Parts: sequence; C-alpha cells; structure tokens
Amino acid sequence: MKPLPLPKQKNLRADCAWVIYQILEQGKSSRECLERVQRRHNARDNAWLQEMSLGVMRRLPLLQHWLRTLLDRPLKGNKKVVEHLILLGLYQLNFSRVSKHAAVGETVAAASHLNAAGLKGLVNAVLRNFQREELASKPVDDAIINSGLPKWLYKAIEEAYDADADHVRNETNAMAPIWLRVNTLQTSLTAFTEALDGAGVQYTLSDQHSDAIILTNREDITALPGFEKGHFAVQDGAAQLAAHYLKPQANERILDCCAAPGGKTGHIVERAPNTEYVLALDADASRLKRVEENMTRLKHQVDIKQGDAAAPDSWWDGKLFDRILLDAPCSATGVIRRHPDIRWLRKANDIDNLAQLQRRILDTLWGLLKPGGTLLYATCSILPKENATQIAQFLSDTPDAMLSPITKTETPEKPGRQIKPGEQQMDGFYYARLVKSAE
Ligand SMILES: C[S@@+](CC[C@H](N)C(=O)[O-])C[C@H]1O[C@@H](n2cnc3c(N)ncnc32)[C@H](O)[C@@H]1O
Repeated sequence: MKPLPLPKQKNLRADCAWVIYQILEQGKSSRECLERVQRRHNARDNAWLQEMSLGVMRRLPLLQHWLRTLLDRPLKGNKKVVEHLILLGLYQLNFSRVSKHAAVGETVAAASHLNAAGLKGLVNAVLRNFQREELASKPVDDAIINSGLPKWLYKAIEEAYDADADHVRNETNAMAPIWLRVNTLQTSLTAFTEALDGAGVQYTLSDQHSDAIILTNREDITALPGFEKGHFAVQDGAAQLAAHYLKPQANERILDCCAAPGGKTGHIVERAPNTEYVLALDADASRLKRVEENMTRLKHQVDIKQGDAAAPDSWWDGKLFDRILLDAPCSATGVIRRHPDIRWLRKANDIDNLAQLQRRILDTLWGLLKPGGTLLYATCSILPKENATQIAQFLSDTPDAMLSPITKTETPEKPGRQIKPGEQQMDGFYYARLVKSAE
C-alpha cells in the first residue's frame, strides 16, 4: 500500500485515521505514528488519539466484520484510508463515550481532511446504517473475530495453553496497569509512597515485589513526585523480576544485552551498586539514546555501546562476564495488552525467524560467559518456540550449560518460568536461568 502523507491541517479524526492506516497498511508502530500527530494537538486530544487508535487495534476483527457487512466493495488506492476512518467511526459509536451525534458528524467531516470529500456521503451512509440495522446488538458467532486477535495468534495460543487458552486470550486483550519501580539508590519505598500520598495519587503495593507500586489510575508520569529526581522508573512487574533472577553481585562484570530503553539496566544497578562494570548493549542507536536519558535521570553510571549481540568483535573488550542478561528480541506477544498494535504488526512466520535470531545470540553470548557464570534468558513472549522449547533445545545442544531453576517445577526438558499476561497483574514474560559449568 502506498505511503500516505499526514493530513495538511490538524483534525482529530483524520489524524487518527492516518495513524490507523500507518499501522495496518504500512506496518509502522503506534508509538512512532502517534508521536508524529501528537506534536500538533493538545494533551487532552492526544489522550483521545491514543485511546481511539489503540482501541481500534483491540477490536479490529469485529470492526472489520461490520465494515464488510456495510460496505459493498472495498475502497482502493488513496481512498483506502476512508475505510480506516469508518473503522474509527464504528469504534466511537460502539465502544466509546463520544456522543453518537459527534461520532457520525465529526467523522464524516474528517473525510475532507483526507482528500476524500467526495466520500463523505458514503461514510455517513455506512455509519447511519450501522445504527439503523443495530448491528452492534447482533451477536457474531465467530470466536476469532470476538477474540480481537489475528487467526495465527489465536491458534498459537490454543496450541500452547490448551484449556487455559481462552483465559490467556482474554488477558491479552485486557488493559494493563501501570507499574513503577522505586529507585532505592535515590529514595525508599516508604519515602516514595509518602510523597504519593501527599500528592493524592492512589496505588497498591505488590506482595511479590519489594520495590514495586501499581498505580490505580492512569497518571501523567512526569508529573508524579520525584520524577525529575529519578526516584522511580516505569516498569512492569514481570520485567522487574529480571534483576532479582539475575542476582548481580558486587565486583562482578555484567552484560545487559538488548538493553534499550534500559529498564532492566537501571534495576541491575539498583540491586548491585558496587559491580565492577555494567555494559548496556543494543543494536538500535535511537533506542540507546533513551538508555542514556534514563540512566542520567536515575543517576546511574553504566557503559553504553551500540552493536549486534551476535557479532561481538565490534563491541567486546575480550574480558569474560560473570553474569549476562539476554532480554532477547522477540514477538512481544506477552505485552500485547500494553501495545495492542503488535498483534497486527507481527506475522505468523516472524516467530521462526525470531527463534533463529534468539538462538544465534544465545550461542554467541555463551562464549562470553565465565566458567561458573550465570546467563538469564528473558523474553516478553508467551509462545513456547521462543521460550521453553528454545531453552530446552539449547540445554540439550550445549554440554557446559545447566539449568538453574527459578521455580520448583522446572526440568531441563521444561525449563524456565512462563508468566501469563495478567498473572498477578504482570505482563506475559519468560525467564530461564542458565549456569556455565565451572571447569
Ligand atoms: C525487549 S527489547 C529490550 C528491553 C530492555 N531490555 C529493557 O528492559 O528496557 C529488545 C531489544 O533488542 C534489541 N536488539 C534486537 N536485535 C539485536 C541484536 N542483534 N543485537 C543487539 N540488540 C538487539 C532491540 O533494539 C531492542 O531494544
């Protein structure tokens, strides 16, 4: 599909349709597209743009089903974006608090901003027919459409989770809470919660995590007390387990591989401030800028390098590491509830390619680990090919690799801890801890 220029003049619904087009037709991430349109709107409208565009991602199969029912034939070429505008209209009518009048009237008007004034009548007719025919009240007898997921992912979850599959799919489509991690080098949990109480911010504590806070409401993070001073970082509870499972110690050399934007790097420093050396490595230069910003705000000092984890000649100083965190590039299927666009950006055949990349990086990093050293393998995936199956195969192929169980139920054939989305309010995540034999 052709690239579509950003509408010349700002218009909430035209800009939102443009974002939806970019994600679905151009494979761009919602973050990237929203950043572009949000530069020209105010904070309230920006929240609306995010809620609506991500809402459409969550409900896309049902919205598309309605669209197909109402539209005689698909729109093509530079008119395609009008379909995305209609999806947005249907979403507003059925899933939002926008008044029906505005949902139809403003959506129709937005067509002009997408160079499609000639299709205003069509947009109007489709949205009014949707209301007249009361499509929303007619149940759709199709589990995949109702799940809000693409077919391949629906099936992959079925295969992996069997009787629990419905639950995992529902949680994959739920809203995720915001977790904070207290930077214990700059403040304490007690002092930080007192500051939150003083500011009237509501939260709960997690009984699984020592330094974690779960916000009750959506808050402007940068306005929370202590943000500028680096008193906390935003980090999901599952991601906060990495530093606990890695167990970094004083005087050790640590590699945080695939580190950007540095969530786990910061936590490693907070858990072990007296390490000899912490290297944050990532292939993506623009994401590494965010590591720098985050480390500066949290007041942590680490070495930051750009490089391909599978080609260490360009970045490794030749000294072995005591501990390595490999937060491997993955399908991100465990964090779809947080980033609903991921389900449409990933394709079925990405999984095998990702599994091969993960194995290549794992094999390479194993060679950089000291005898007796620990490697923690992590993904934010819920698919076994990237997780337990991957690690079981690595253990079977690698004579000096041993499993260091995190849970009581692990075996080399079924290694690691698979966290399901929503479990104790956490994202879907996988961890396996491996130790290199000492001789
Ligand atoms: C799951 S994210 C890392 C999240 C990060 N550890 C954190 O906690 O904030 C995966 C990262 O892997 C990086 N990456 C992908 N392929 C890589 C490679 N071959 N070498 C190094 N980094 C890579 C991506 O740029 C991305 O930043």
